[in-house]
Amino acid sequence: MATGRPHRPATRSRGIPEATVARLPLYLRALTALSERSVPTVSSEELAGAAGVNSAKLRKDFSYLGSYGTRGVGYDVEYLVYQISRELGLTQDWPVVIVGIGNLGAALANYGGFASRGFRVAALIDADPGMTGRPVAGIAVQYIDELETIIEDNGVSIGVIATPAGAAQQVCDRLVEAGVTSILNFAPTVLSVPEGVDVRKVDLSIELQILAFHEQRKAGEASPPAAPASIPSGPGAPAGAVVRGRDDAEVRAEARAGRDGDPGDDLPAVMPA
Ligand SMILES: NC(=O)c1ccc[n+]([C@@H]2O[C@H](COP(=O)([O-])OP(=O)(O)OC[C@H]3O[C@@H](n4cnc5c(N)ncnc54)[C@H](O)[C@@H]3O)[C@@H](O)[C@H]2O)c1
Repeated sequence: MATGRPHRPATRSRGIPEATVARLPLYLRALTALSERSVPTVSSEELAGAAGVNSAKLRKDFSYLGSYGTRGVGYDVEYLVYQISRELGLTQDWPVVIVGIGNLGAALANYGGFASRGFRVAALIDADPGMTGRPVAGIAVQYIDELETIIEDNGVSIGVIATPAGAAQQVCDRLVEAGVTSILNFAPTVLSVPEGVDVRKVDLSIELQILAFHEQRKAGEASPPAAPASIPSGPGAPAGAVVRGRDDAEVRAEARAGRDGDPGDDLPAVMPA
């Protein structure tokens, strides 16, 4: 059984902060689009705009990669694609298993974008015997009993959990026990893992809550609607919860900080669990 994960420092090996690591895929996506258009170089301002990050933060992030660009020319697009891909470990092929092949698991399996980003769906696993052998995205679903063998045979280190919340911890424990050291969790539950195992949690409802907060602010602060009793607020509220009852200056200051201060540190859809 897995034990609780102790506190981990906010920097990774080679001293690259986690917040920088979290922005590298944004740069890579923007750079890949430039590369596909055969754009040879890009300025920090242009790239920052395309990635939705402020340019000073981008320059700081790239300094961790040892990439400083050339004054008046900018950054070499192809070289940056290579540098970031290498830093993210995408220059090698990562076999991934998806556990729980329902609506979400099947949609993930059918997503064509993983392969071009260095991920190969090695196996699809489900606990419903009726699913066994059924092809999803051209891959036959395998029964959960095979999980350990599949992981070992394919050298899998990354697992995706798309089961109901009640099954997620048990699935997680089996994945970890079998040798998986990185987990992407879509189930709405907090997973407990031993030290050395990384968990990222995807929660689209948190993103929607954040958008609801911005919508409310855009609608004007004059007469905000009353908070429904079911939405928690105040200091103990979860990230993304709508917080009401503060004075206008405080809300505006926060809005400015969100726009100008540190846009790249907005809570991402994928977050550490
Ligand atoms: N994070 C998000 O933004 C987001 C969005 C949608 C759904 N979800 C979550 O993703 C999960 C899947 O949603 P869905 O709509 O695909 O559900 P679903 O019911 O369609 O599919 C769940 C699948 O998991 C399988 N399963 C159940 N227990 C299992 C176990 N122990 N081992 C292996 N497989 C098992 C079931 O047989 C089923 O095929 C749910 O937890 C849901 O809340 C998250």
